[in-house]
Amino acid sequence: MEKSYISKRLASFGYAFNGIAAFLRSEPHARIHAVATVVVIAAGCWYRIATPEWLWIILAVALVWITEMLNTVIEKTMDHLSPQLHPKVKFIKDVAAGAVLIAAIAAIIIGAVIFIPYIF
Ligand SMILES: Nc1ncnc2c1ncn2[C@@H]1O[C@H](COP(=O)(O)OP(=O)(O)OP(=O)(O)O)[C@@H](O)[C@H]1O
Repeated sequence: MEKSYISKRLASFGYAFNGIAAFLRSEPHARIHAVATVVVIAAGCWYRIATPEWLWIILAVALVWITEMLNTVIEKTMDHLSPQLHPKVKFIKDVAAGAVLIAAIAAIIIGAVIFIPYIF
């Protein structure tokens, strides 16, 4: 009983990692985020940013990945359920894209506030 619970949880982790891998394989945006994430982590190491600054960077990076992944899920769901043009689909997709834009703007501001003092 206990073992089967643990193996089910491990399988769920596997599905989640599969989801991240599928997202990276299928979405060009995901690869851009991956490169940006590596660059930000490299810059953080290079400038030896402080622990609270790392926490803000982790939050900003996670926010962008999460919103982009949920936006992709919403886009794919709508394309599957309603492939034809519909004003409600446009509303749903545009609101989801707006969420990504808000996350990206917040991440840029956080990155600028942290790195500009180190750079200059
Ligand atoms: N089925 C649909 N019905 C109505 N409007 C749609 C539909 N599919 C997409 N649109 C709208 O058309 C515009 C472009 O959609 P598209 O999916 O190409 O956006 P995109 O963000 O450029 O896509 P991607 O993330 O794949 O690059 C958006 O305003 C979107 O809301």
